[in-house]
Amino acid sequence: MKIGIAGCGGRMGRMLVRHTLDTPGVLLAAGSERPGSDLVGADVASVVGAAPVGAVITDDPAALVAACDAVIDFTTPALTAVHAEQAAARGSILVIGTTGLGASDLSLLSEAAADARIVRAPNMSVGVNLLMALTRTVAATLGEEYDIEIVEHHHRHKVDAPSGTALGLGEAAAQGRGVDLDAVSDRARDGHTGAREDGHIGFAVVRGGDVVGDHTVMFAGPGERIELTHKASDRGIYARGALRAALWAQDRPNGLYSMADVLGLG
Ligand SMILES: NC(=O)C1=CN([C@@H]2O[C@H](COP(=O)(O)OP(=O)(O)OC[C@H]3O[C@@H](n4cnc5c(N)ncnc54)[C@H](OP(=O)(O)O)[C@@H]3O)[C@@H](O)[C@H]2O)C=CC1
Ligand SMILES: O=C(O)C1=N[C@H](C(=O)O)C[C@H](O)C1
Repeated sequence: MKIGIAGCGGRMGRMLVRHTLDTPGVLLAAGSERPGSDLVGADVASVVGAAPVGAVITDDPAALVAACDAVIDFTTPALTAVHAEQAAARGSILVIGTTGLGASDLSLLSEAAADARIVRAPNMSVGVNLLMALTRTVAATLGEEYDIEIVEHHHRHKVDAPSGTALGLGEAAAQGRGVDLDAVSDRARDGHTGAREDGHIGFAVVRGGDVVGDHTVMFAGPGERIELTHKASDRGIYARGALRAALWAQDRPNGLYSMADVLGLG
């Protein structure tokens, strides 16, 4: 299976290149970087200092999609939307790890999935997807007297907040409780906020250092507190998940899938 890595010079891009080179059954076929980047025109394997594989870094999203069976995209929402249109035009596979997508991006993905196989997940690790399933179950079991708070900590370079994973965990908690997350989420607290509202789901964000990604879902009740935590220490967990998703999608009909589908947790 021919794999293309979008944004191959980024933190996740480099990790994906390394894992694609090391994974049986996949071939590193192309990569992309921003127009004007020094990497454009270089061999993709060069971003991890590996021997050339004869696959070139392009600055054209259409050329990237055309060169591959599956594109893996951990970039920016604007570029993800372009890849979705291109994947639909060619009926190919798109694995999306990019976070911070807005409502219009999400509806574009739904449309594109009529003509492409798209797997999107804010977190591709097995551990976090299990945490999401556990969060749904615990939230469904405990009553509203248990306040749900989600705390995330990421490296100083992260540009979106709360993390896509934190929002996914909030969605899982809301589903467990049978409520609409948008109606109950507290995403910012500052100044005289008043007391916490019953049934709300709070988010707290920490940015600093080189933290790969820590997430805690807290259920703070009367007389006790339950905390479910995942701590990532190696971006390889996301790269392995993304490649697993690309291989899984080969035998699927067009549609929009999640990592829970890939892992059989749905
Ligand atoms: N779902 C998951 O499991 C995970 C998701 N993520 C998400 O992945 C995304 C990327 O994270 P990270 O790797 O840390 O970010 P980086 O900024 O390190 O990487 C993004 C890469 O995309 C490149 N890029 C930007 N615009 C274009 C363009 N128009 N054409 C080609 N390349 C472009 C960037 O280039 P330049 O530097 O020049 O801008 C950069 O090399 C984020 O949304 C993050 O939240 C991260 C980890 C796990
Ligand atoms: O930007 C990151 O680094 C990460 N982003 C994803 C997110 O927003 O949840 C996944 C992971 O936490 C790392």
